[in-house]
Amino acid sequence: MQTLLTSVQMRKADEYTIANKPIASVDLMEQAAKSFVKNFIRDEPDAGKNIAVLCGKGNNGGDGLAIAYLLLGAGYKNLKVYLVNFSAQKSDDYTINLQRLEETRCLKIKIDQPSAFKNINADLIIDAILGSGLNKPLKGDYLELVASINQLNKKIYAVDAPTGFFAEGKIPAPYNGIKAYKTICFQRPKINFFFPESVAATAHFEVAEIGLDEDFIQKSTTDFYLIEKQDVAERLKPRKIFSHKGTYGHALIIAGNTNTMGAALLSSMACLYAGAGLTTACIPQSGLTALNAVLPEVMALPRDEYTRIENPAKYQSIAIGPGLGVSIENERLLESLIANNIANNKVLVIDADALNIVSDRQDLLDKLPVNSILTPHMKEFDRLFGEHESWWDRVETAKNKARELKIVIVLKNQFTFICTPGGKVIINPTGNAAMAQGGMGDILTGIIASFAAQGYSSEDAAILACYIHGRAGDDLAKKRIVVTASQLAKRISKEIRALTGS
Ligand SMILES: NC(=O)C1=CN([C@@H]2O[C@H](COP(=O)(O)OP(=O)(O)OC[C@H]3O[C@@H](n4cnc5c(N)ncnc54)[C@H](OP(=O)(O)O)[C@@H]3O)[C@@H](O)[C@H]2O)[C@@H](O)CC1
Ligand SMILES: Nc1ncnc2c1ncn2[C@@H]1O[C@H](COP(=O)(O)OP(=O)(O)O)[C@@H](O)[C@H]1O
Repeated sequence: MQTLLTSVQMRKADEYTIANKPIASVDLMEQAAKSFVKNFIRDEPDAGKNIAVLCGKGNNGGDGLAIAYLLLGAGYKNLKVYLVNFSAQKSDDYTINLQRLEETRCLKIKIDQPSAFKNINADLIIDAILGSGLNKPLKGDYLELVASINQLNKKIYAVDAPTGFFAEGKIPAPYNGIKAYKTICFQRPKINFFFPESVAATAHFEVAEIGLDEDFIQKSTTDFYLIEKQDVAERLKPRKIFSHKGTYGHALIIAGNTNTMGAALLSSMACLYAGAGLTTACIPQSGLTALNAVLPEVMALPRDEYTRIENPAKYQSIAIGPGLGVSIENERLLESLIANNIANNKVLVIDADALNIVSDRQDLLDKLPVNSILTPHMKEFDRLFGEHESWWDRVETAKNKARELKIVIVLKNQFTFICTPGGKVIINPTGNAAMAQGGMGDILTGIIASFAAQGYSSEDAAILACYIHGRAGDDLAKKRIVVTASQLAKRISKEIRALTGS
């Protein structure tokens, strides 16, 4: 899993690399510039375009100068460098790169006041004014300049971070920094790129390797981690020779209601395709025909208002909530499960209406069995734990609650945050907007229940499920504008196979 670091920690990684690799600071900057240029040329191969490179006087500006030099060398002749001269101080590597650029015929224009940057003739802008050194909100000349750059409505590529964008912590609203089309950042994504508010700062981001000491970065203390394909491949256990259905656990899905039977079918289908040995769906009588017709492999446990799960110990995992409905009977059912699962130490997955029930019964939160998994989307989360103004605050609450209640909270979004009892925030990078359709969360719940039934820990079940769910969506979206929940469910097994390589 990749560690995600703050700007201050990344600076320490720069310093460590410079001291221990060893490599001169200016050479590290050159590597960063080369990495940026490689990605930029891939995206913008037309060397005839008019490009404006805006450089501040710190190391971000130094990167900008090195990038300009390299782009000129690569044949991008219609390039102008704008030297933003609002600060007295300049970094050493900025000075070195400026001297090198002096030796070329590159056109350099000094910007002493914001009004100097108007009516420029550029197809593209490269923003290297301020990067990860940002330590206060933009104001004065910087703010004015940034506003006039944004007003030009040009395609902007930001170097490492858009000017004015805080890499971590609450993103101030309204955002007043550079609005980039893409940010090419160095070595690690900024933590804040995973928060929805960052879309105001950059529509896209990508990471360019610059040769910082990976060992140092990986050993740095952080709460934030990013799942990589390898983490999933390592966790997935191949199916064993001589195994049988009993080897892969029995999952119970308590879901569905008269008008929301589909949710139960989708969760059960996902549970099947993710490999549980046995799946039982606890659904109302009215859904039995549908279940038998659509999912003949799934067993049924008809549910009425008096239903209590007899012998819950025979299930290795129990998921409750998709399409369930909020009623006093369902509240009692959930309450009995919570009490039972504490005794049986089985994994309980709580989703959708079961979360809504808990929102009105806050006392149940404290009674949740250790390692229960909650899978709220934003609204369900705020109903449970109170309104949040920003995603940073929401994730902080999720992190604290997961630790305090010793549970796993899967806070769903474009990038889903998996908060663990150990205080980690594990970010899932897979998934896309084609998946934004009803039923997608039901599928996730089914996959989590399936992995939990197969004996994976709650944390691993959540990690595997989120990654595989998103990856299936990504693969399907290559040829579609929308991916339906049923399509995704049917893809799960193939994704797992591809990831295990067996
Ligand atoms: N070897 C390396 O280190 C490598 C670094 N790399 C590159 O360095 C970048 C970080 O560079 P950096 O630390 O020099 O900071 P940068 O973003 O250029 O800002 C300059 C100064 O601006 C100031 N300032 C802050 N906020 C402000 C505000 N709101 N309004 C006005 N001023 C403000 C603040 O100075 P202060 O005001 O605190 O004196 C700050 O120090 C990083 O993003 C990457 O591109 C790569 O080349 C890889 C190798
Ligand atoms: N734009 C998106 N990018 C990535 N994943 C998405 C996107 N939209 C939805 N998803 C995923 O789909 C699921 C939606 O869950 P939820 O809102 O509970 O759906 P439902 O209640 O309709 O089943 C989550 O796992 C979420 O991460």
